[in-house]
Amino acid sequence: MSDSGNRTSHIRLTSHPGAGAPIRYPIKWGAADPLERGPVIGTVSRAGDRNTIGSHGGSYSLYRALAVSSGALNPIQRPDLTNTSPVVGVGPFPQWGTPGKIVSLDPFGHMVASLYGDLIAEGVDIRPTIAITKARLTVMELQQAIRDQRLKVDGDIVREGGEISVVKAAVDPVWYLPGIAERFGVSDEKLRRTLFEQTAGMYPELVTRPDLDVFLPPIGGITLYIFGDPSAIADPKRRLTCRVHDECNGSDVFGSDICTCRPYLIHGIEECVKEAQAGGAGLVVYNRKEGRALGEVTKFLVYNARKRQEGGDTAAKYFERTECVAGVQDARFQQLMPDVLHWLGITRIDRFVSMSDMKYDAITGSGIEIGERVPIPADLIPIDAMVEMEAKKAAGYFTPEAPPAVEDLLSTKGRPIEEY
Ligand SMILES: Nc1nc2c(ncn2[C@@H]2O[C@H](COP(=O)(O)OP(=O)(O)OP(=O)(O)O)[C@@H](O)[C@H]2O)c(=O)[nH]1
Ligand SMILES: [Zn+2]
Repeated sequence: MSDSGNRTSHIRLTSHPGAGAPIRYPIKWGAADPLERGPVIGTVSRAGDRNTIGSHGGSYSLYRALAVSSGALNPIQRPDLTNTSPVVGVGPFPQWGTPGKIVSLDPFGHMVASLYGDLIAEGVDIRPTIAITKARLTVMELQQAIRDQRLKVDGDIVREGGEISVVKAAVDPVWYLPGIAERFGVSDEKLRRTLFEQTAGMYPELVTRPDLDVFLPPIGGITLYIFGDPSAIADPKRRLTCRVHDECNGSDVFGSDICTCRPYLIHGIEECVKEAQAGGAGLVVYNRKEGRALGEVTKFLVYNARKRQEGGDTAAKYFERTECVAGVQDARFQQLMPDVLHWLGITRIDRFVSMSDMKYDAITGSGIEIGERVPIPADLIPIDAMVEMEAKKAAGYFTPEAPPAVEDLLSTKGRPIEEY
């Protein structure tokens, strides 16, 4: 092969692949016809085929680099996609071809092997950015829900052993930069320049190649868990329960009691299962945006600052402490979150398991109807997480009761650091 990428000894600057040569495989973002839209190509082994900034795998591209540098991975290796196709079809939906509806993922990302099979056979390095498979979940709290007769075994969604059958999908981010800029109300040029500067110049094409509109950012993706018949999700005549959840590893996996994340997530799953058993569908969207997209180091620093501050860990100072450490209270900016719902063809969520006004506003603002909002049941809130709960209600999170008064915010206190 003449174009053997990393094996050549000279450094190839991605920003100058062919000094102004036209893009061989242009992307027409938002086109409904996948052939007109064209494949997203983030290959690093055939520079002339590239039509994106960045490379595949999100943050894992750096592990790929380690594997290549240590000789464990051949840099021109192509994935063998035999038998990897989605276990259920998703789309196409009208949203995929509606300009501006989807700007942070590739709606054709799960179908590339069949859509662009000829190009792949010719040696073009086109990779799926979405994979759809099946799983059975064994969740301790839900096993207990079966014993408590809140959930019933039906042999299909909830199996005899108490496992829950799901379809799950992993989605890597693919950013259409003009669309992202529009969502955030900034110019394309300003967005590109800020991305370039804040990654310390990691992707020079952001500023040198305005003709490349698509960026594969090195950030975490999304996992979807679908309960019941997947085709019910996009059908407005069938009910849909949905929880949109942002990663909180400490609680979700390890059961830390400082927040409501795991209990609310599991409650969401339980509600999804019930909806599926009643003939509708359930959906959990799990976003890799740890610590409100500020990261776990920031979050743990905030915990210390909260627990050691004068007057104790009060709901009154909850958001302020994050802002002191990170400069902002929240970096999730829910503007991009509804994209994955549009990818699934959703037009209505009957039961939305979240109290977040930011998630609610983003979803309804993007044209999806929400019926009922389902708060976390009071008996699922750990005592130490009352600080978070009261602070959120005071900040505008949905609550069926009146938001807490100032005295309540001062008197709702978490455990001091000495008591762990
Ligand atoms: N920076 C920071 N992040 C926190 C803190 N407490 C919780 N988090 C993060 O906040 C996020 C909570 O996300 P979700 O569980 O989706 O909850 P939410 O957006 O507040 O709203 P709900 O849908 O009502 O639960 C997770 O990413 C947590 O890691 C904190 O004190 N500081
Ligand atoms: Zn949490």
